Amino acid sequence: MAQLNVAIVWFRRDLRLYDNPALVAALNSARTVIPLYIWAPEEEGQFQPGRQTRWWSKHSVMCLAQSLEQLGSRLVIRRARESVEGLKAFITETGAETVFFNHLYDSISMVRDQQVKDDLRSNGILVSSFNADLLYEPWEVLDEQQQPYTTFKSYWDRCLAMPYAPPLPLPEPTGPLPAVPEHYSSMSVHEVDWFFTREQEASTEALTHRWDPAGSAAVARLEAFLEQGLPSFEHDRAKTDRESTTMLSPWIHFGLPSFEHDRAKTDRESTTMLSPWIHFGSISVRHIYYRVAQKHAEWQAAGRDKGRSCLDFLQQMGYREYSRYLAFHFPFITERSMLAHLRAVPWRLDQDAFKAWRQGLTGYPLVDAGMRQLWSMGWCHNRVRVVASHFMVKHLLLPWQWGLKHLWDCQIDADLECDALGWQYVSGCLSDAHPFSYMIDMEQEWRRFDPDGHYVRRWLPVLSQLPNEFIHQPWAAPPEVLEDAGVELGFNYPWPIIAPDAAKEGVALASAVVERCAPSSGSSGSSSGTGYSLTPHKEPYRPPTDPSLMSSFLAASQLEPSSWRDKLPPLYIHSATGHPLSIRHSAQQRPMWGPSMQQQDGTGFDHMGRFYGLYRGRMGQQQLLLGPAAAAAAAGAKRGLRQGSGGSGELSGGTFAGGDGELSYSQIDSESGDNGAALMEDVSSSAAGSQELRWQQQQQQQQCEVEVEDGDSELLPGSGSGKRFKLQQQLGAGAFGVGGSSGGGRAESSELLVVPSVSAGGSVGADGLLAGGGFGGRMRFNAAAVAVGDDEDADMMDDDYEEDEEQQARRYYAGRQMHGRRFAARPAASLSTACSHFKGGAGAGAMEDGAVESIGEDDVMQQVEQQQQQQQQQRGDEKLLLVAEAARLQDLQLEASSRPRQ
Ligand SMILES: Cc1cc2nc3c(=O)[nH]c(=O)nc-3n(C[C@H](O)[C@H](O)[C@H](O)COP(=O)(O)OP(=O)(O)OC[C@H]3O[C@@H](n4cnc5c(N)ncnc54)[C@H](O)[C@@H]3O)c2cc1C
Repeated sequence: MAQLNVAIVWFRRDLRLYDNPALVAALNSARTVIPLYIWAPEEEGQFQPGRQTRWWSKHSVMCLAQSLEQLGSRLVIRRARESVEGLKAFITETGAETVFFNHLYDSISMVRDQQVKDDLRSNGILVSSFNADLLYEPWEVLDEQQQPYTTFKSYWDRCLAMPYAPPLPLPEPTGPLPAVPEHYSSMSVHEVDWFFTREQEASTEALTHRWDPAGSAAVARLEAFLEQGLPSFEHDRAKTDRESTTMLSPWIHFGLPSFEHDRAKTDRESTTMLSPWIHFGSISVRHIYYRVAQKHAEWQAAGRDKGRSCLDFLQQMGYREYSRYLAFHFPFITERSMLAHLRAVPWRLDQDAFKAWRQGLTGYPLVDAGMRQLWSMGWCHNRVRVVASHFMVKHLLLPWQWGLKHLWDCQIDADLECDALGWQYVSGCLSDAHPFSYMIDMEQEWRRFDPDGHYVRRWLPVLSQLPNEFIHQPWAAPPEVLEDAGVELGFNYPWPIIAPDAAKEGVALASAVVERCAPSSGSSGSSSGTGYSLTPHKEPYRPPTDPSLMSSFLAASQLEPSSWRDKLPPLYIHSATGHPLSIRHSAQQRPMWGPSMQQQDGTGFDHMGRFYGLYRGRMGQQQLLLGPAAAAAAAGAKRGLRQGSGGSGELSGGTFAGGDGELSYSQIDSESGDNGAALMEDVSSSAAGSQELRWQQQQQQQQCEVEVEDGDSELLPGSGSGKRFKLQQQLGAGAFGVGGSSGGGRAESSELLVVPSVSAGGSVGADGLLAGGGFGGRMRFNAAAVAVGDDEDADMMDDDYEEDEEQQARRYYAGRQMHGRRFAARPAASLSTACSHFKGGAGAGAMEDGAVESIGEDDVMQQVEQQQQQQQQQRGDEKLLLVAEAARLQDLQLEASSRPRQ
C-alpha cells in the first residue's frame, strides 16, 4: 500500500485514466498523487507539433483535466522550455519523492526520458516508467540471435506467436482520487500558448466540427466500427499459410480468402479513423485489441467467421507497433533511410514542385484531392497517403524527408514513428519495401480506390462536373467535355505537373544512381527480404546535420549532383501551346545534405537548407522559414511575422522575397489574408536590398505591363503583393489559393480586380482549399464558387456536403461574375457570413469594403448568361495572351534563376 507521501504522474501521450499503468502505480505508492502535464513543444526540435496537432493537444488535455476533476483530482499544467526543467521545478515545489510516466519511443523522447531518469535518480528521486502504448515492448520481440527483426512480416509473425498475451488493459481507477492541494498552481488549459499565434488558433476552429478529441468519442467510434466496419475489413490476400494458433490471436481462425477490400475505398469511412486518439493515448491500443478479440468471439459463437477481417485490422495496428519497434531499434529512421544505399537517391530539390504537391496542384486528381483533404481535416485514408507520398517521392523525385516533415506539420494524427515508417516504405528504404525503381500505376489506383470519382469530386469541386471517365484524367477529356464541365486546364485546374513517361524516366535514372551505391549487385532493396544486412545501419544515432554522411555517399557513387541533374528529363509537361512550362531545377544555393551552419544568435541552416532560429527565439517565429532566403527570413522573424507565415506568408515571404527560399512547411497555414499581406509587405521592404528582390521587382514591372494590356492597371495597388499574385496567375504556376489571400489582405481597401477572388482565396486557404483557392487566370471563378452564397453554400465544407447541379451551376456562373468587379452574389452581408464560415474573415471584409457589388439573387442567372457570352468570345484570345505571357515570364524566370545569387 501507499508508503510515500507525494508522487507525480507525468502525462504525455497517454491522456487517459484507464489502462494507464503509471497512474495505477502512483496511486499504489503514494498518499498524494499529482497528475502533471508539461507543455514544452520547443524541446521537440524540428518536430514540434504542427497546427492541427496543437489543436488536438489542447483539447485532449482539456478532456483529461475534466476526467480527473470528476474523480476529485486535478491536472496541474505547466509551461516549460524543457520538460526536465519543468519536472525538476515541480518536484522541488511539491517535495515529491517519486515520478511515474509511460514510455514513448521516438528518438527525441527516448533521449529526454533517459535524461530525466538519470537526472532525477541522481537526486534521490524514484523514477518508474511503463508500457501503456504497445502490445509488446520493442525489446520483447527479437529473433533467435536476440537481434531486432527488420521486416514487418517476420516481426509481426513473431508477435502473433509470442508465448504470452499482451497485457490486459487496466481498469480506470474507481472512487475518488487523492485531492491535489490547492497551493500547487496550474495554468488553465486556455492560458497555455498552444498555438504560435491567435490567428493560427482561429484557423483551427473548423476542426471542432470534425473531431471530438474526448476519449469517450474514440470508444464510441471504435464500437461503431466493430459493428459496421470490421466485418468487411478484409484484405485482398489469397490463402494464408499462417494457420497456427497463436498467443496474440488464439481466437482467430484463418481461411477467409476474400477480395472484398472494402476498407480500401477512399470515398467512405471504411477504417476506424482512430489514429489521432491513438496517438495521444486517449484510447488504449490494448483496449482496441481486446475489444476486437471479444467481438470475434461473439461472431464465432453466432457462427460467423470474421477471422480474416479481424486479423487484417490487427495488422494495421501491427504497423503502428512496428513503427515504434523500428524507432526504438533504429532511432534515425525519421532522418535517414534504413537501407544505406537509398541515402544516395539523387533527389530533385525543386521547391516549386514541392509547393504544388503540398497545395494539391499537381494535376493528378487523386493526389490533389488527398492533399486537400489532408490539409482541410488533417487526415486522409492510408491508401491516399500512400498514393500522394509515392507521387512526391517517385514522380517528383523529391526527398521523402520533406514529405515527412510536411505531413508532420499538417496531419492531425501526426505521429513521428508512423510517419517515418510510411515514408520509408514508399521510398523503398526498408528491406521489405518495393525497390526504389518500383512505381505504382496511378490509373490502377484510381480505378481501384475511387472508381466513380466520388472522392475526387468531394475534395476537388472544380472537377465535379466531369464525367466519371475523365474525373481522374481531365487532360484526356475532349475540349467540349472540359468546356461543359467548366474545367479549364492550366487555369482553374493545372495540367499534370509531370507526364507519366517523364516520371518513369526520372525514376529509372535515379534508380541507376542508387544501384551503384547498393552493397551488392541486385535490386535496390528487395521484397524477398534476402537483401542487405542491416548491421551497418545500427549505428548510434547521429544528428542529421553530419555533413560527412551525404558526401561519403556521393563519393561512393562517384557522381556529382550536377551530373545527374542535367540528365533528368524536364519536370513539367507542356502547356496548351506546347511551351515547356518549366524545365528549371531549383537553383538551390545549398545542397540538401550540405553541412549545417549555425550563427551566433542561434539561427542557421539545417542539413536540408532550412533556415531555423525558432528554438532559441520566441516560439515559432522562424521555425518554418526555408532555405537561402536568409534576409527575408531574418527580417520576417525580427518583425514577429510568424503570424503571417501561413498560406499567404509562404508565398510572399518565400517566393516573393527570397526566390527559392520559401516558407516550406507552413504553407497554407490558414492565416488570414491580412497577415499574409503583412508578411508580404514587411518582407519585401526589409529584403529590398537583395538581388533576388530586385529581380522580383523587375518581374513586377513586367507584370504591370500585363495589367495595362488587360486594361486593369489602374486598379492595382502600389505594393507588390497584388502584382505578384497576378504574376503567378499569369504564369499558371498554380501556386496560390493562399497566395491569393495575401493579395486579398493587401488589396482590402482598393478596387483591385483580383480582390474578390483573392479574398475568397483567403477564405478558402483558411479552411482547406475547398474550391481550389484558385489557380491561374480563372482564380476568380474558383474563389467565387466559395464566396458566393449563404450558409447553405458554406456548408459545402462539411463532410456530408453534396450539391446538386443547379447549385453548382449557380456557384459556377455567379463566380464568373467576379470578373471586373461585378460580383454577382447575395448581399454582402451574406457573403461575409459565408466567408467567415470558412474562417476567411479578412477576405470577406475585403470584399465588402472594396469591390463587391451586391446584387439580388434573381439577377444572377441573367447576368451570368450575358457575361458568359462575352467571356466565351474573349476566352480564346485571353488564353493565348496568358499563355504567351506565361512563356515569356518563364523565360525571364529561367534566366534569372541561372544568375548567381548572393
Ligand atoms: C506517408 C505516410 C505517412 C503516415 N503518417 C502517419 C502518421 O503521422 N500518423 C499515423 O497515425 N499514421 C500515419 N500513417 C499510417 C496510416 O496512413 C494511418 O495510420 C491511417 O490512415 C489512420 O487511419 P485509421 O485510424 O482509420 O486507420 P485504421 O486502418 O483504422 O487502423 C487502425 C490504427 O492502426 C494504425 N495504423 C493503420 N495503418 C497504419 C500504417 N500503415 N502505419 C502505421 N500505423 C498504422 C493507426 O494507429 C490506426 O489508427 C502514414 C502513412 C503513410 C503512407
